[in-house]
Amino acid sequence: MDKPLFQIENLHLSLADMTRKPLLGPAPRIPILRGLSFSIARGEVLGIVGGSGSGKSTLGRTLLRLLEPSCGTIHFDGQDITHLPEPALRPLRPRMQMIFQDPMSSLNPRRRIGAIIAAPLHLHGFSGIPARVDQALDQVGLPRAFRHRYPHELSGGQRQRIGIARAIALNPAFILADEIVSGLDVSSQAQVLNLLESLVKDLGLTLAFISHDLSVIRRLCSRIIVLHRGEIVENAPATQLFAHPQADYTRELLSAIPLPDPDQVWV
Ligand SMILES: Nc1ncnc2c1ncn2[C@@H]1O[C@H](COP(=O)(O)OP(=O)(O)OP(=O)(O)O)[C@@H](O)[C@H]1O
Repeated sequence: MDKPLFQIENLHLSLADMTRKPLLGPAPRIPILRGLSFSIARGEVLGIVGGSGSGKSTLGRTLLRLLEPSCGTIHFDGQDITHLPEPALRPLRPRMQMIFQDPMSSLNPRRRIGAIIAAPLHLHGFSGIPARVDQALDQVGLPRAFRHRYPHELSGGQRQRIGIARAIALNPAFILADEIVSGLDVSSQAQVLNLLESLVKDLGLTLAFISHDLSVIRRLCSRIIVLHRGEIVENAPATQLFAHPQADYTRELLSAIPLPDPDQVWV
């Protein structure tokens, strides 16, 4: 069997407590992630779920090495990236991409869509950029003429597609999607999720999908990890987790969120 794309062992991360007044001396460090071990298989769609403040976004940012772990290891595609300095991470950056929660704030309002999608391609020294931009727009189902538009001329769902186009134009192996459909209405949510699902299949992507919304996670993810106070309390195939949740906290999450019949919602 293929080695997993990500292998995480005993991952710890603490951050300085910014609420503490500087006069009181150096800020103490607060543990945010506490001993996480899991892997992400190639082609897998992993759901990361948990309540507010459970550490989902911090975990995502640590996987992408936007944050450096305090302890433990992260292997990406067989390479130990736990403490790689930025210059050594740079060639890996196009391969691990992120789609943000709020497309309006992650898209530069003063630049046209074509320039927005092209910017990371320039940064990473890609060639054939105009063709790549067109291809990315095709892949997310938007007209090529959109390259001349500005973000404010697009709907929320279309802006989220631009965020996806910008990520896939770099031909990544891995995409982290952090609460990317939270701000969208139900029908735009369904369209974006359908798009992601087909991109995962067509492009052989591996996806980690962070959400507090279990109905969204259920629709998309094959496996789910449940975070609570920076620890993994459950890691199970999606069908198993919904049918037989093992951890009390998972049961709490399941009972707190009304779960509509996905077959009825996502037609
Ligand atoms: N830069 C930081 N400095 C100190 N503490 C932080 C920092 N960033 C996050 N935290 C704390 O870490 C914890 C986890 O935050 P994180 O944003 O990862 O949670 P989350 O599960 O994504 O929450 P939400 O669903 O509300 O976005 C929270 O208690 C948060 O206050």
